[in-house]
Amino acid sequence: MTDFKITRLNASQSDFDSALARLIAWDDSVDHQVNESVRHILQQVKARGDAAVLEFTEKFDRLKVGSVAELEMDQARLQTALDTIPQDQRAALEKAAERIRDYHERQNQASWQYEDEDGTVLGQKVTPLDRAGLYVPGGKAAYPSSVLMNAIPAKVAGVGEVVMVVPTPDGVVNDMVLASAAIAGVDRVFTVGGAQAVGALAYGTETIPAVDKIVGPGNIFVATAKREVFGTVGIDMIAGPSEILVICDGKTDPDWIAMDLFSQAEHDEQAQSILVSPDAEFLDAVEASIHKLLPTMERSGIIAESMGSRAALIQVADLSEAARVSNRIAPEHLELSVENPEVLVEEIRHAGAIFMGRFTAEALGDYCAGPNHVLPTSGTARFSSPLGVYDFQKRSSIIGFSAAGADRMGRVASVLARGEGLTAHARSAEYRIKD
Ligand SMILES: NC(=O)c1ccc[n+]([C@@H]2O[C@H](COP(=O)([O-])OP(=O)(O)OC[C@H]3O[C@@H](n4cnc5c(N)ncnc54)[C@H](O)[C@@H]3O)[C@@H](O)[C@H]2O)c1
Ligand SMILES: N[C@H](CO)Cc1c[nH]c[nH+]1
Ligand SMILES: [Zn+2]
Repeated sequence: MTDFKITRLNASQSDFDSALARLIAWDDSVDHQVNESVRHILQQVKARGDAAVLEFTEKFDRLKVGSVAELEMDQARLQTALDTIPQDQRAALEKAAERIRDYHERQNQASWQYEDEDGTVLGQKVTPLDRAGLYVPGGKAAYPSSVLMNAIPAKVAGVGEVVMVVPTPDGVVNDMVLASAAIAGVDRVFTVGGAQAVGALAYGTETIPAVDKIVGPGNIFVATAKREVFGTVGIDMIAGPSEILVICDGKTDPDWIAMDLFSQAEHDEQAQSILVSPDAEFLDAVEASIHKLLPTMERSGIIAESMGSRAALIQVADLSEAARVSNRIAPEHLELSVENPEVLVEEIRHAGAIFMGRFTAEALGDYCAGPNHVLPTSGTARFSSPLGVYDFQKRSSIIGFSAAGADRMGRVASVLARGEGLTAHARSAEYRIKD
């Protein structure tokens, strides 16, 4: 599809709400097929372990090997990749890693406690996960940056063992991906992807260890599989096909905005790029830039499919209405390409990451700004946050009553327990009350 029409909406049209709802929804039939297929893959991996992983890797990634052990990349292989990639790539990865580490170190949580007037100690103990599973996408592009974004916060959190999975379609291994794993200190790497990799990490197989939590982005099969295994393991969020929403006052170069929209569309046919502006002529200018620049893009096929089926140019009355539309969509990435982004940001409530001002290309956030690029999609920024150190740590409450505290609060607990009709609770508290 190279000849396509981008959806145009106007927030003043009477059916705007329903048109917007249709734009951001997944097609029901796609949804149903993906759910069915993912459930089948997960059930097979749970029941048949390595054998099912090998079968699905051959089917979906066209990679046939005799055992899952052959799909593991050992530490020597990771180090060789780091030692042999071109020097400029190594330097860029190391620079990005340094900035990502600096940013995430600020998220580290400490345990805390305090003592009340009875000498009772109350607190919160922070513990890193024993073992985390990192999903690094690799179907339509290779993502060394996602290795760093997943693994560095896990390491900063102090996770015991970090296990990474990444598909290698047709057996093509990307050395920047392996080099990134070496830089970030990933413990084990398996070249397995899709729902089968998520199933293997959730249930464990003969070769791939079960983890406590699976994090990381992926396509719709990966995102659906993570949702399905939640409960057996923890997950970070739904981080599916990429999205960008640009709010522009009409004064940024239309070519810049067109390319920003392409930057997310080129990830996936299912990616979504939306421009919102009060300036109708600017929307026309960006549309013209899109058609002018598309033939120059290496991934024009994917971009055209994504822009033709899921993109939109939305006219609004003013920037406040633009903020309201954006809050309703709750995009993964939001660019505020306006004169005073620090004023407009006050009106933004839901977005995975907010890019402030005309010079802040979202692409910088994807690689090396420092904040995480693993972000909630499909409107889940209403209740989810960027991947962070906090995703790799959990908290336990600490409660230590003194004798005086047990006496005083035991009386309160006794009344509440008897009010609930739970006599054992009441008597357990009462035993510790002084006569
Ligand atoms: N939200 C975020 O934070 C974020 C970050 C980076 C990338 N992304 C997104 O990650 C995705 C990467 O997608 P990708 O495809 O390149 O790699 P991927 O690793 O997510 O998916 C590839 C896997 O999908 C499975 N698959 C493909 N077709 C299938 C089918 N018909 N049935 C069952 N399984 C199938 C295969 O097993 C394959 O290994 C893109 O959508 C991109 O936008 C999101
Ligand atoms: N934009 C992606 C998150 O949606 C992250 C990424 C990695 N490489 C390029 N982009
Ligand atoms: Zn990107």
